Amino acid sequence: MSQPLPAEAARARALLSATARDGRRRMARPVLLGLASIACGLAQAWFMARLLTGLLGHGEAAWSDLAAAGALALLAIGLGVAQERAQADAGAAARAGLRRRAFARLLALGPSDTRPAGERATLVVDRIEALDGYFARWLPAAVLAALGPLLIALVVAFEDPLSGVILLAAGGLVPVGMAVTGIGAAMASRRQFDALQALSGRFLDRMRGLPQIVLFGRQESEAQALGAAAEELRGRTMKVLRVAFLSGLNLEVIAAAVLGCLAWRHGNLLVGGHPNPQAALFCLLMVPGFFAPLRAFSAAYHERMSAQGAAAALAPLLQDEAVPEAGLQLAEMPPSVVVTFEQVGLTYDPARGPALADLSFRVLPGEALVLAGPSGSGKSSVLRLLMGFNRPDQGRIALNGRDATSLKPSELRRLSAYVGQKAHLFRDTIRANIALARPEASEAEILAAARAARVTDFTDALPEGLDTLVGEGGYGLSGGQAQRVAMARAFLRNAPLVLLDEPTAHLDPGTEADVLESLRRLCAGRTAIIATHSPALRARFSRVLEMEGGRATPARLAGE
Ligand SMILES: Nc1ncnc2c1ncn2[C@@H]1O[C@H](COP(=O)(O)OP(=O)(O)OP(=O)(O)O)[C@@H](O)[C@H]1O
Repeated sequence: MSQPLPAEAARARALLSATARDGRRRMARPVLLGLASIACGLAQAWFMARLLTGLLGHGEAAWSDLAAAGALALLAIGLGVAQERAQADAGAAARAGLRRRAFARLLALGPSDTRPAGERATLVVDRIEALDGYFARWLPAAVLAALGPLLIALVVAFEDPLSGVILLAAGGLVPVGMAVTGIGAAMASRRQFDALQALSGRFLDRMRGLPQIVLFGRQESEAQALGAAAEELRGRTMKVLRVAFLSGLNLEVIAAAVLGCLAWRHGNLLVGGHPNPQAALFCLLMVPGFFAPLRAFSAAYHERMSAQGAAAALAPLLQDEAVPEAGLQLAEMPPSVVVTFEQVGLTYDPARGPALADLSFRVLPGEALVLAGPSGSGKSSVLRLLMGFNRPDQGRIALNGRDATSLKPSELRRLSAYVGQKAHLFRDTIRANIALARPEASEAEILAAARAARVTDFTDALPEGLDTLVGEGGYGLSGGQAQRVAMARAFLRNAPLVLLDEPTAHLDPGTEADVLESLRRLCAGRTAIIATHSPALRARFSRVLEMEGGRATPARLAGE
């Protein structure tokens, strides 16, 4: 991503405003605390001015003024801490809400989302993290930068109108200077984001393939490439800091000029004997307080730019979430399913031609259809259609005579149990990994599924049995054992349709024979569709549909 396009920028702004609206009560708290802190600062300056006037011999210096100024200073510190906390809470709540939505959306999209894994991780982690500053710092700072200086200038004008006018004029100049530096800040922070996304995407990708990198002795070159990406990020981060420093400098120049003007104004008056030295001191003391909200605003300015870049990346993911999943719900789970494909066609990418064309077959309950054929012939695509991850663009898929596309994709998935090439095991116990298929299943049902898939054959020998922890990606289990856990999930799911995608692809002949036995039991009495290259698997089931280029090869269709 480079600069967001106008449409993207509009979507990003809409996302930020909607999130701010949703959390407005939480976001109002830091603003109210900030205003209380400014009021406290005004009262403190008033007592300090009285005290200093007395010390300079223009009146009585009272201890009570010192005590009041000290108490107000303590109160201001307390309000400042409370404001920080309220800001952090507002940011955390906004991030948590967005992260929940983004995560739910990624889960809903499932495999139909073509974004690389690194990019999806960056969206949910880094992009949302980058929005923190917008809600926690930028929004309260923007409101306080408008209200705080105005309040101070009005109070100062009440004491000395010309001083109030000087402050108001300076306050008007600040946004002009910031707009100039802000354009640079926007560009710099967008570029920094691109570099961050590239680095984190690359890092995640390489970490996942670490064994391959070590195996091919590519550590050195990968380390250099990561180093170059990190260096690029460093350079761009420094640029963001330089621009932020420049906008801060801009503010300091204006503040120094205002202080000079007020010193000139009240110094002139002093020459002739100042009519109200307390008011003069009050005006001078309020200069730092006047610029404090503007300084906070300037410091938070780049947060807005970063947030717009992050929101532009997030908006496309979240924009469809409000659209409810189209389709009907199952009235009840049918005990059996007849699957019919009638001249089904599917094209992922028109430039590459159809992945499936004119594909017709029927599978009855208790039958297993083996889809065979060379790589890329469309076997997995058939399974993807039946899982609702894609919709056919030609022909009709019927389940028990009813159009499958009339069902919600999630309902379609409820009908099936799936075992893929390589089971993904999460970092948890074997029991929890099996229970994933049906979290509400009882202990007895989980145990029965583990037995049916012969998981207990190897867990019985482990000290912690089914409670043995397995690592990310199933570390600690062999390929065959992991596949058995996947089959146990399918048994536990107890769905009428079984979809298997090369379930024995990575197994040696001995292990494959074991797994095949469990598979046969899994398919018994159900409707099964099995995509495979394995001759052993083909030999187990009588109906084979030979595919090539997305079409059935009728001459070799057995059992039809
Ligand atoms: N998400 C996708 N986007 C674009 N093209 C795709 C996508 N998924 C698959 N294809 C293409 O569709 C065709 C069929 O792919 P599919 O995965 O169904 O084949 P397959 O027979 O299961 O292959 P394999 O045996 O290697 O798993 C291939 O040409 C593939 O490149």
